[in-house]
Amino acid sequence: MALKSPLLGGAAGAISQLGHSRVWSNQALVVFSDGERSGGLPGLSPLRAIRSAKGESSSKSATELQPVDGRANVNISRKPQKDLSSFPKPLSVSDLSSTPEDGSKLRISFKGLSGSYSEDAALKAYPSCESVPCSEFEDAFKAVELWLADKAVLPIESSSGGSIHRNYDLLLRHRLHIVGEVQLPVNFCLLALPGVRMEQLKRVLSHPQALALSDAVLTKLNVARENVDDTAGAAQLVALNELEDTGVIASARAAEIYGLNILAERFQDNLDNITRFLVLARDPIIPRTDKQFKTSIVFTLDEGPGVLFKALAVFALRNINLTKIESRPQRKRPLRVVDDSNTGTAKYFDYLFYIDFEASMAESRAQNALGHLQEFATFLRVLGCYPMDKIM
Ligand SMILES: O=C(O)C(=O)Cc1ccccc1
Repeated sequence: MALKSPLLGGAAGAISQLGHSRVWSNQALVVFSDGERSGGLPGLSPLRAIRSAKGESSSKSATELQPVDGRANVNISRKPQKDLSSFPKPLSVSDLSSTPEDGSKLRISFKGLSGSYSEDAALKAYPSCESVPCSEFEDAFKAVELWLADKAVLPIESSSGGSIHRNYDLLLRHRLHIVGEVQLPVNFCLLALPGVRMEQLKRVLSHPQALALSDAVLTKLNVARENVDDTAGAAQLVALNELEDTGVIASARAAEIYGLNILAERFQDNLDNITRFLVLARDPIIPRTDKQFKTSIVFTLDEGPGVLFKALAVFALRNINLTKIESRPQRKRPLRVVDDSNTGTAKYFDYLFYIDFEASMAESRAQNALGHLQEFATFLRVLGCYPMDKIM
C-alpha cells in the first residue's frame, strides 16, 4: 500500500512536497452552475474550465456558419446549435454551498500520519476527502493558510483527558475560523508485529494521551511506556524497525496500514471516552438557525472582584447554555502589575478565557450576549459558529 508522507516542518517543505500537483495562485476561479468549480479547487483542471467558459466544446463556432450577404450569418430566429446547459450560467445560492456532503473535493490537513485518530475524525466529517498528513499542528494550520489544504482537523479536548492546551493557543495565534466539530468515540487498540503475543511485550509506544487513558491496563501488563508524537507514527516505527518486544496503542486502521496485528480492542480504561476535534477553514460559515449551532469565543477581562461572574451572566441572563470554559495564560502578557498603595506592587496572572456556547450567531440572544460582553471585555474574538456534532 502506498503511504503518504506528512508535510514537513513549515511552508517550504509543504510546498515542495505538494508542488507537483497544483499551482494555486494566478488562476481565476470559474464557478459553473452545476456546482463545479475550477482554478484553485480540486476536481476540474484549469484547462477544462477555460474551454467550458468559452463554450469551445460546441460543434461549430459562429464564424463557421454559411454567410448570406458577406457577413457572418447570425440568425436570431435560428435554433441554438447546442443546448443552453453547456454555457456558463450566473451563480445561484446552491452553487455557494461549495462541496458535496462527502467532501470528495476537499483536502484536509491534520497532525500525524495516515491511520491517526485525527484522520479518522477528518473521514467522519468528510468521508471522501483527501487527507494531508502534517508533522506538527502548526503545519496543519499553515497548510490551510497557504491554500495547500481546504480545511484542518485538530483534537481540542477529550472527555477523560481534558483540553489539548497547545491547540487553544494556536487557535488564537492563527486567523482560521472554526467551521465544524467532530465528536469521535476513540477505540484504542493494542497492536504488535504479526506472531507477537501480549506476554512478550516489554514496552508500549503511543501518543501521551493514549498512554494516559490506558494507564490501568498498562500497569497490569507491567510494560514500560514511551511517548511518540502520534499513534500512527508509533505503529509505523514498530513496523519499520520490526520491534518484536514493543506494542503500540493506535487505531484499527493503523494496524491495517502498517501491517500490525490487533491484540486487543477498546484497550482504554474508560470505554466512554470521546475526543472532540475542530474543523478549521480560511473563511467562516454563515450561521443558521435551522439546526443546532455552537459558537466559540475568546476574551480577556480587567482585574477585579466578580468580573468573570459578570461575563458568564451575559449568557445565563439569556438562557444560553455553556458547553465549555477554558482559561489560558496570556503568552504576550502573562503578568498584570497593579499598584497597591499598602503592600507595594501586586502582580496577577493574566488569562484568556475560551467559551463555547449553544446558540447560533444568527440568533438575537447570541448577538445581544456578545454585545453585552463587549461592554466590559478588554478583548473579544469570535473563533467560529458551526453546527453541533452529535455523538453516535
Ligand atoms: O495521535 C493520534 O492519532 C491523534 O490523532 C491524536 C490523538 C491521540 C489520542 C486520542 C485522540 C487523538
